[in-house]
Amino acid sequence: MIKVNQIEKNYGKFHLNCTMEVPDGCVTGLIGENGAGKSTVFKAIENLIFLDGGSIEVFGKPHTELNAKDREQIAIVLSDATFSNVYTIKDVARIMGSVYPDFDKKKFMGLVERFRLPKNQKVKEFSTGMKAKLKLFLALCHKARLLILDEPTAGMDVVARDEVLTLLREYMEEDEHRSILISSHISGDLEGFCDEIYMIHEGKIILHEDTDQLLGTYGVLKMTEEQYRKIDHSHLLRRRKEIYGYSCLTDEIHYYAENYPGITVEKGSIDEIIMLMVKGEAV
Ligand SMILES: Nc1ncnc2c1ncn2[C@@H]1O[C@H](COP(=O)(O)OP(=O)(O)OP(=O)(O)O)[C@@H](O)[C@H]1O
Repeated sequence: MIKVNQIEKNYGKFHLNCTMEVPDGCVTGLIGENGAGKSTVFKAIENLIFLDGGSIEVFGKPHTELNAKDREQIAIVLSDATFSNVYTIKDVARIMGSVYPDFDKKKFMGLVERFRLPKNQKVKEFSTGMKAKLKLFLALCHKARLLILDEPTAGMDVVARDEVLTLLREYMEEDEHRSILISSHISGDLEGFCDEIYMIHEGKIILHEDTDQLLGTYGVLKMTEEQYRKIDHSHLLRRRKEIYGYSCLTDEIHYYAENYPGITVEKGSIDEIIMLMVKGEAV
């Protein structure tokens, strides 16, 4: 659904150079620390910034050539988008219904009821989490087949994040050709939800993997310096010097568990994998 081919964007010392794909029927996650380049990738896809190089295709067309009908099929939630503060939810529903013919007002009000957002309170009085929910509900009520969500769970507590992820799962289950591109700095959200994960660091994609593979075969090995010298290095991705020797990131934990019973093999969480990818050195 989206193909990002070696796009480049330069902001002073920051250089984005990114290639990634959002397949049909998949939830694709983009994860990275603050300032890694996530929002810049999203803005590039949405054609909100000029590129210094590369190209982007959406629905098989250059992203600069999408027509109104194509655009109707895309719903976007940007992390820094805001509402006019004078409106209540009832006003928002009325305005969206009159401006966008495909806006599903009934579904929108159903979501407002289900997630207990106040209908008559001014949006400016909403908490950060409530505003985030409202933005997402609006995106879900456009009959779009591609959702682009930049940090949709930002500012939400655990319960609200879980509710939102349930809602997004329902969205995907309704039609097998829908896709979601989502970013979050809360790796746990992406871990349980995405089919594939891209990790971005200082403007570059440093890892792309199926989530099942990431959680199933990636892991952290802990060993002494002597064990490190003797083991096969061919499946080690990163290493980090520790007091006891080395911790190493591997994408083949079963190989090391079977062949090197003396070393400690731990299934890594996505946070640990990110930490070693970013802070560790190449082997
Ligand atoms: N309009 C701009 N002008 C100058 N620099 C920019 C601009 N937009 C982004 N940057 C820089 O590009 C880099 C990447 O920013 P970006 O917002 O894409 O990161 P991010 O991964 O989304 O971070 P966060 O998780 O904090 O939102 C940062 O160094 C940022 O300062």
